[in-house]
Amino acid sequence: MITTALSEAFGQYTLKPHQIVPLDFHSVDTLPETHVWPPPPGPELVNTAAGDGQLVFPVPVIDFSVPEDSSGKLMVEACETWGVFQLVNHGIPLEILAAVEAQTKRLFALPASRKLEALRSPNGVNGYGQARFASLFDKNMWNEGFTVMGSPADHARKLWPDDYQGFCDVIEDYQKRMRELAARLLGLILRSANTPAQEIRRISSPSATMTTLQLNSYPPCPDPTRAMGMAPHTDTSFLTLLYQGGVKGLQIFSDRGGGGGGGGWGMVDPVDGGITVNVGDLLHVVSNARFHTARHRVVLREARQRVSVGLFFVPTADCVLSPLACGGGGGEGEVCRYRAVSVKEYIGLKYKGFETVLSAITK
Ligand SMILES: C=C1C[C@]23C[C@H]1CC[C@H]2[C@@]12CCC[C@@](C)(C(=O)O1)[C@H]2[C@@H]3C(=O)O
Ligand SMILES: O=C(O)CCC(=O)C(=O)O
Ligand SMILES: [Fe+2]
Repeated sequence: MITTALSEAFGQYTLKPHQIVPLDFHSVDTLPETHVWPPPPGPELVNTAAGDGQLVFPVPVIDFSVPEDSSGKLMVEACETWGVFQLVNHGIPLEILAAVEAQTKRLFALPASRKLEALRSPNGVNGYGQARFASLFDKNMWNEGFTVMGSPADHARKLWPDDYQGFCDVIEDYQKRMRELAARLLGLILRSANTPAQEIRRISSPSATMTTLQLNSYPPCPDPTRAMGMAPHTDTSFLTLLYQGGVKGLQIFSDRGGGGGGGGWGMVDPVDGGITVNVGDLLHVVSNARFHTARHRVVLREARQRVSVGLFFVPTADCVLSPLACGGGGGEGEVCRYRAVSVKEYIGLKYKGFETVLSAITK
């Protein structure tokens, strides 16, 4: 199956249980030393989690109910500058967003012992646990997650042996709708960037793409400015469609922000009922670096729990990607920034070097 190959790609490195099992957040009332993050050096000093963090970036809010010619242009501009935009009037009913949020909260409210029944396996992708990239850091993040690649049924059954159908129905419906939306957005963005139709079909057709859903919870934290909700990263996707659930916390790094030159972190405050869309590494690669892969993190700003739901729209593991503008994509005269790479190889490189993956495929 398609999903098997991709989960094998992510499972290339076997994790140790302590890299998977999250803290039992209900059980602590002070921040454990294991979860204290030092303020990072360099440009990240601007607006660190411990700093004011009040800067809000004016990333575009794009209305998807206007004709596609104009929304497509705005999306291309947003992908070139911030690598992020928020989408409203996207056609996903608000009740469905609310239902997914409710199921997410229901899951993370379970006792730790129950959640551990659905723990992700050491080389698997599906199930409950810390974010996969947690193994790359000495310190733990203040979050817990649940990943769904394919069907959620096996893991949901372990969480609610007699009552898992409601969860599965909501999640599967959401996955299906969001997949359709992601495919439309990717097609529109590539078309608006003048990508030849046959190239768009080749990389984004239903048989060449799949989705992964990531439910995240950031529990209330006793010492929020010294903790890290989610560490800085870029996503391994074409596009990620993120529902932020109305609670602030997502920041992006931009060389347009932060005063003092060198860039800085700023909030992407969720608009009501909106979906935050960001460019992932793989769209950055096929766009020959024209689109910006947005580096982002989550800081703990509010006293209440925050949940978010990310839909990663990704090519299948055996897809070979290269910049379309110079790799037979019809564009002319552009210098090719990246070599061809299969998705599987890219994932292997990313989870070895993380920050260095793009330079590893730079020509
Ligand atoms: C399809 C994906 C994309 C994954 C891995 C797999 C399932 C879960 C995604 C995340 C979600 C949390 C941040 C991240 C960095 C992580 O650790 O897990 C993401 C990662 C990636 O973007 O590489
Ligand atoms: O919670 C958020 O706002 C961001 C989550 C995220 O970056 C991810 O799941 O990859
Ligand atoms: Fe992310």
